[in-house]
Amino acid sequence: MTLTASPGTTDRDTADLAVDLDGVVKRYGPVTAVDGINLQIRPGEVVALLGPNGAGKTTTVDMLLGLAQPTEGNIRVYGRKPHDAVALGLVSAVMQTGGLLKDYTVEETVKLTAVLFGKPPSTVGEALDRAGIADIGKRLVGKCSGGQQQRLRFAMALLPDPELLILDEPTTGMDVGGRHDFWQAIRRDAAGGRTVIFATHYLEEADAYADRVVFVRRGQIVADGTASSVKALASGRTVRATLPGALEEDLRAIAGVDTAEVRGDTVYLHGRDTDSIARYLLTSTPARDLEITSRNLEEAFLTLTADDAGSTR
Ligand SMILES: Nc1ncnc2c1ncn2[C@@H]1O[C@H](COP(=O)(O)OP(=O)(O)OP(=O)(O)O)[C@@H](O)[C@H]1O
Repeated sequence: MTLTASPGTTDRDTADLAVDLDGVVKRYGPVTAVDGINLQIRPGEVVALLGPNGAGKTTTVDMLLGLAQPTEGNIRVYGRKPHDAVALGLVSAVMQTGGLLKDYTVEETVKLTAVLFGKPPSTVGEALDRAGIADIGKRLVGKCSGGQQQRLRFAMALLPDPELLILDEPTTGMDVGGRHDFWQAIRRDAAGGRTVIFATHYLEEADAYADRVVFVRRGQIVADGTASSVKALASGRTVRATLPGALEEDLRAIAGVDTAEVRGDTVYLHGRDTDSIARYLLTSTPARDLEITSRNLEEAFLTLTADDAGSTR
């Protein structure tokens, strides 16, 4: 069974891919950190990598950045080996920590980075603008909040104007407001067509900001699609309706219903094909006030990444 919900990518268009991981395996001695990942990402996609601790997200990111080599399989980033893509400035990363000097201002930090990477001074203002920190250019880095420091790292990563931006758990430790501002800046920038891949533990971030969500468990992809399609695939939907006098055993007998619950006059029917459940209720019973809802991404995540979850791909 496959839970892949994305439209997928055919062999024909692999030459135009931003990222192509083909049968990628990474072993560290007896540990298999990545266990046969196939993943194709098109230019302009914003993709979240989600998975529990130790799932293999950071290892995948490290391989995309050329910091680790696959034991088996092949990786291409804009048609090149990751190391070459990074050297050409096609790829930049925003990592979680490190790399900032507290006694410099925000603007000085970006200027210094531009000089180090041989970028013209004109790139500095644009990077500050795009990262949404032009107004705090004169602030000392040491006085910036965690969220502002992350947007500064984002500005630095933008200097080469990369085609692909990779973020490994970029908002860990930030408060809600900081996370919101950070993602607003990323989304605004991505609207211009930049490809973005981010690893996160925050399910709601994947739900809110990614076009596509890739769930990883034990080094393998267990689901891949839009947040809503993954939610639906992973956990089905629920039809709620008003149906006085209904019995759970009768409801469970309706085609497509996995579980049924009666609370007073309200019934909750859970299943994959909620359209046909709703059709049945409306045509064959006096049910009214129908409502169909998806479970949230957190529940889908728990279902898909549970240790007893079956192999789905
Ligand atoms: N350099 C290494 N040497 C040995 N084992 C490693 C190394 N790097 C990662 N691993 C192991 O590979 C597995 C995947 O780790 P990885 O850091 O990629 O997971 P992750 O999904 O990023 O987890 P987290 O969310 O905790 O960051 C883990 O079992 C980890 O212990």
